[in-house]
Amino acid sequence: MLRIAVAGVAGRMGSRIAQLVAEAEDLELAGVFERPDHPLVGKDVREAAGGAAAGRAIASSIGEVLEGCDVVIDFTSARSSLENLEAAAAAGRPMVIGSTGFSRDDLSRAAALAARIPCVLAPNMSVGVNVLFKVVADAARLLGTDFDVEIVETHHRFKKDAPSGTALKLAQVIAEALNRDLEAAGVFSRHGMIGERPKDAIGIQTLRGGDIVGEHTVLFAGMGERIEITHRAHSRDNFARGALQAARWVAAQPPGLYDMQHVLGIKTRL
Ligand SMILES: NC(=O)C1=CN([C@@H]2O[C@H](COP(=O)(O)OP(=O)(O)OC[C@H]3O[C@@H](n4cnc5c(N)ncnc54)[C@H](O)[C@@H]3O)[C@@H](O)[C@H]2O)C=CC1
Ligand SMILES: O=C(O)C1=N[C@H](C(=O)O)C[C@H](O)C1
Repeated sequence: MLRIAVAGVAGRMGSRIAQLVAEAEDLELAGVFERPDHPLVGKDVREAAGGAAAGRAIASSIGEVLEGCDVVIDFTSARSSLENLEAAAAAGRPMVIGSTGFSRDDLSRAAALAARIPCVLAPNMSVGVNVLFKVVADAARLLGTDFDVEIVETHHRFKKDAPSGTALKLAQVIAEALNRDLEAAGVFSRHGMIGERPKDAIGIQTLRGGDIVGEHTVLFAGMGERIEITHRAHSRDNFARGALQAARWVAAQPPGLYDMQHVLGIKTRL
């Protein structure tokens, strides 16, 4: 049995992950924790994650669960995931991080910490989106500079970061495929007399509303034709199942910073 600790267990992702871990025959829900001021700290996890997970009290820090687990799964926020990664690296425990909103410096810090433990860090753990990363890079290369690239992401009203981590990664893989620098090419908002669209721009636009789980569209617009490629998540289960798959995989890896494409065998090099 692989023993799993779940961070942010009262959250949308953490609660579903805890439930699926508790239901899995090869996994044990070894620990759950929340931020120290969360009202459910000390309560049975059943109050956050339903019946299957019942029987464990929600701890108030990663330090309380590290010793009894083999892998930590963390979908909280960029800041707390980095803090938890520091603790996991010090204790020699592999980690799976699904949080988004990391800065470039945060990612460098994560890579340095992952020199001590294996860590999967990915903005989207669904199979479909990880295939999409490859498909859009191929499409961008084949279509070349005559097609304008625009990315639109749509999420629920509660999402805190923008654009989504997935939209940023889509923009990055397309920028790499087209030999563009995303820092210079990325256009994150438009308003007023903006003039003609720069040829090398990569637009990244954000919509927020209701309970939309997550949608990403990449538009390649040429003169006289266009291609639109859309991924729609129907529920959070694909992300959660991906996190469990990543946990099983990461437990057997040497130290290093991996992403979901490594887990799925889409990418082999670090
Ligand atoms: N990689 C992927 O496939 C996916 C990534 N995400 C990302 O996962 C993150 C969480 O998303 P949601 O579950 O929707 O958010 P949420 O707000 O529902 O849940 C986050 C939980 O983390 C807890 N938390 C905050 N600081 C903490 C700390 N220091 N220690 C322990 N727990 C802490 C919060 O109290 C909250 O319960 C976001 O960054 C989101 O973008 C979301 C869905 C899929
Ligand atoms: O916050 C969310 O909900 C999601 N976040 C991820 C992101 O920022 O890309 C992935 C998914 O689309 C849901």
